[in-house]
Amino acid sequence: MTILVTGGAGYIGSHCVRQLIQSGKKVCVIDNLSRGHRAAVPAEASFFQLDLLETEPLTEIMKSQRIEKVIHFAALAYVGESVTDPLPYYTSNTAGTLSLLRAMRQARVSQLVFSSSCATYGIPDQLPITEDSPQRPINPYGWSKLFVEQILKDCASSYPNFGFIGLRYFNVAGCSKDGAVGEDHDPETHLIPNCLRTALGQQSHITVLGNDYPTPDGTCIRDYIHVDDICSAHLLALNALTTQSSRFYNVGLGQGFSVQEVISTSEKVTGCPIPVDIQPRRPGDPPMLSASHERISSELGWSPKYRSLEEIIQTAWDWFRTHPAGYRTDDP
Ligand SMILES: O=c1ccn([C@@H]2O[C@H](COP(=O)(O)OP(=O)(O)O[C@H]3O[C@H](CO)[C@@H](O)[C@H](O)[C@H]3O)[C@@H](O)[C@H]2O)c(=O)[nH]1
Repeated sequence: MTILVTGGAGYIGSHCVRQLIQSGKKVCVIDNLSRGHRAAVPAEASFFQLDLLETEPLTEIMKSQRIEKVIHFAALAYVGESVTDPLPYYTSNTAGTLSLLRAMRQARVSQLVFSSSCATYGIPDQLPITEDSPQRPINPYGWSKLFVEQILKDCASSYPNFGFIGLRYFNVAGCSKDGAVGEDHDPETHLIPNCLRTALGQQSHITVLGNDYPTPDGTCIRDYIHVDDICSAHLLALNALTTQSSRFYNVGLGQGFSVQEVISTSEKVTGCPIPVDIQPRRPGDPPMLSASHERISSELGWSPKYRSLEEIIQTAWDWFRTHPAGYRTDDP
């Protein structure tokens, strides 16, 4: 029996595929490679380049590969881009998942781990955010994920043999310690990669998107969680998953850091100055997010291995400085 991983050539998906293989699982990856990298998929996994919207070929792959469970990472995931261009987000994230669910039903595959997001909470009334906090997204990315959450709940209550676990990630960061896979987005909009690219001299400065938020230093606060800890949450979810599961879990460190703190920590880790340019806020950004991970810790036994921002940024820096061109083969 095999685990199907959608989006397995992307940043989080590729880290997870490696952990699955290391834990002895058989893995089949599908990815449309619009933002993933073929080189990030290990040779041990079977690979199909396919878009999730192609329901019939997807169904055939599930049948022929004897898929038992699905981990669904494939998605567009830039908060800012979702505000300026929402339709691709609803197409890839919401319609793409619907197509996947249809294919799963046709192939009689009935267990799913879904990548949801803290972006479904919008601006929280209080911190840390628990799974029962109100979900009021403030950007189309968050809505595209929340719509899927509702669809999954409806499927679980209507189809007796359909079970899911949804993981609401906070800000995923860092790279695998052994440097085998890393983080390479195109375009790059995430804070930590942009800090590290500035440290490498690939860009002249980091743009701070707003310093007038109601936070101690005026910049946004996020809960950064190491990618390998996100992956270990997936392995636990996969083992706990049954056809009766219908549950969501936050996955975050439980501690928030400001944009300014991320920049100073990146300077400390890299030993390089990171000049900043203050610009207006980016629409769709909540001021402060941090997770309660109480539920996943008590129910699935999850706990994060990486507990300091410095340690997390160090693992990212190890990848960026040894792969200055990312996955491109013309590394200098
Ligand atoms: O060059 C930059 C990039 C980001 N930021 C700020 O840094 C914070 C973090 O931004 P980013 O790294 O882009 O992450 P988020 O927008 O918080 O979104 C990420 O984290 C979400 C969970 O919060 C995931 O769901 C998304 O997929 C993922 O992109 C935000 O306040 C941004 O405004 C800057 O100031 N300058």
